Amino acid sequence: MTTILLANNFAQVTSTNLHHFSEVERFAQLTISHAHCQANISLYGGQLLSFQPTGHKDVLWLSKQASYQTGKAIRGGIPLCWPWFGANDKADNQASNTLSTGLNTELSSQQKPVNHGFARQLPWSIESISADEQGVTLVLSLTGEDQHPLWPNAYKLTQTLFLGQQLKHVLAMSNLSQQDAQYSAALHNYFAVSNPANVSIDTLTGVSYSDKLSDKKVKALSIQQQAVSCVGEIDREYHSSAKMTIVDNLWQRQIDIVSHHCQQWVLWNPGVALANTMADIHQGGEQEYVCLEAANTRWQALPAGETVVISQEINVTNLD
Ligand SMILES: O=P(O)(O)OC[C@H]1O[C@@H](O)[C@H](O)[C@@H](O)[C@@H]1O
Repeated sequence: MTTILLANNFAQVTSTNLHHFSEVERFAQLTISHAHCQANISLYGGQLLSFQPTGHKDVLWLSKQASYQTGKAIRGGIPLCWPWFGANDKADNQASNTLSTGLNTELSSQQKPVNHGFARQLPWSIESISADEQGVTLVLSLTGEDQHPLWPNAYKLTQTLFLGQQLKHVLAMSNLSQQDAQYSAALHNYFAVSNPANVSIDTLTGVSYSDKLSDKKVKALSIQQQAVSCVGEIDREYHSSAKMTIVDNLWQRQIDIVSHHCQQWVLWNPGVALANTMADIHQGGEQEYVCLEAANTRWQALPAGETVVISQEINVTNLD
């Protein structure tokens, strides 16, 4: 079933229920059609799946084998990693407390933290949709409480997506509880590229990074001395909040990303061998994207009653 959510002189926004989600109406995909862009958004995960400014190829990559299923994250687009990035080292602390105190506070297997937090695996709601000649503004929200033993606080996330010639992407996180909390997060951009071998990201040269492949605890710091290679498996946290530029030398296009209140850029691609073990990446899919994520990979304060905002802007330019 397809429903028109907005139709005015500037844009049309429709909502379509995917057959995978037929049991619950809110598991829907929104399609945006505007003179400046086309876009698709999944309410499951509150996830932008596709963003194609007019005159360009899609900025985002989406796996042809992505799972659209409760309890799984959708592989591609811009998943939101929240309220933690990665595995959640507080789970390790909980396990070592159990060992040292002998108290059985260990998390049950169901309570083990899912990688990158729970926000990308929950159904979001539409707060508002509006459109003018510049683009479409979509506001999505997610509220919850006692979602996980490691993050019991009541919260509200508000995600604002302005979709026009450029993408403006804002995530406001409100701690609605009376207890201070900490979060880590990423706007996990899967950028579509002709091939990682054709990509240069000179803005990472000279930047210090932690290599998650060589140091699972992410402690050692190295400096990116040479041009970064996106070929093969790579998983690094670059400690920079500078503007990033991805140049695709075959497609002759440049993607500029500006982040706000994010301390890291995470560069990730699984490479062929790991990707072949991942059921939700189609054959050769890892050769079609690089992830460059605007992130706070370390715990940040989210005080009781307060709202913290991170954001990014993404612009694409043809070079020929
Ligand atoms: O498979 P997931 O949970 O979506 O994570 C994908 C990757 O996301 C990146 O952000 C991490 O740095 C990687 O370590 C991780 O493998």
